[in-house]
Amino acid sequence: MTKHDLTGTIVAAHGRHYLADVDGEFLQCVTRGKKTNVAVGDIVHLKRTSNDQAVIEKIAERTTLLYRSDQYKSKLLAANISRLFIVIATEPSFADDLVSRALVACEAAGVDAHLILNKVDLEPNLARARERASLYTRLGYPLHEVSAKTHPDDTVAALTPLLQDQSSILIGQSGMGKSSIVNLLVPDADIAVREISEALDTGKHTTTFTRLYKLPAGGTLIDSPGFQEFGLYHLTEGMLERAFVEFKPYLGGCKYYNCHHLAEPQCAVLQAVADGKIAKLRHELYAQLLHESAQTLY
Ligand SMILES: Nc1nc2c(ncn2[C@@H]2O[C@H](COP(=O)(O)OP(=O)(O)OP(=O)(O)O)[C@@H](O)[C@H]2O)c(=O)[nH]1
Ligand SMILES: [Zn+2]
Repeated sequence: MTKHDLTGTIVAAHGRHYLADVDGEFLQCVTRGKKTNVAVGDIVHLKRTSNDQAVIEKIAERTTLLYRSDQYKSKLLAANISRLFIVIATEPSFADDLVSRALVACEAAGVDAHLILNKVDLEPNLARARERASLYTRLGYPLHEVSAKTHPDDTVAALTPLLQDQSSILIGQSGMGKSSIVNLLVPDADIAVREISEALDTGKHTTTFTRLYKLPAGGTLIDSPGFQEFGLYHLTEGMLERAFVEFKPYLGGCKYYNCHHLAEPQCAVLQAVADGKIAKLRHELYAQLLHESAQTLY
């Protein structure tokens, strides 16, 4: 280590521009060459190149890495997170496809997944939302009901213990109330975003980048911009079947050891779907993900 060597945490990423927090000081960072393999949450070793700039020399080994991909490219979502919260709401209606994809990504990455059902004050839709969310609670994923707008204090009280001592990420489709929740958990989020975007020099693109906040009660929280697609092209067939937690009791019970659980005779997974032990919706997504990851480029 020379006196120029520093260690920091990546707190924001915008294209190939990164911002590292080094003991409370923000440094603008770039990678060497054209590399874009840095994620928010990464611990990096830096070499300072000017007063507020540095080059990323090395990325420390990650405990976890979440990313999404299609056959063309992959996009790193966050590194070193221990827990992911998917925000859903009574309205607008949430997409099961995105919820399950996020859950599968968590299983594959070894990240703990929780659901937050927001806007429980909108009672006409509450029963339906609970019913739909029960698909996930029956699989063992915890669900936390909140109303960020009408019960802000209760929302903070419910979520704070779950965030303490964790490195968390909050994701959700547009309109679910993710920003409302972040603003409750990080009281000075707006100031932090302004500081970060100034330091990153992103101009007007202030809301489109992933950023990491330190929480007042301990722990860190990554806020990632709304997502509409969640490709999991990088997951192999073996990873996929294990990422559907409800398949576990049936794996190994199929007639063929290399069963794809799609149309094979005497498939234990298909039998469980027929018996109502595995939800059809989830098995359909499994088939869809298998199909997607089998797409090859020509
Ligand atoms: N009734 C009700 N409305 C809420 C609640 N939380 C948020 N909202 C409203 O829902 C809308 C969306 O909230 P945001 O926090 O902007 O949602 P977001 O998920 O960050 O959405 P994007 O900014 O589009 O990514 C806003 O009009 C909020 O006022 C809640 O608990 N109850
Ligand atoms: Zn099978």
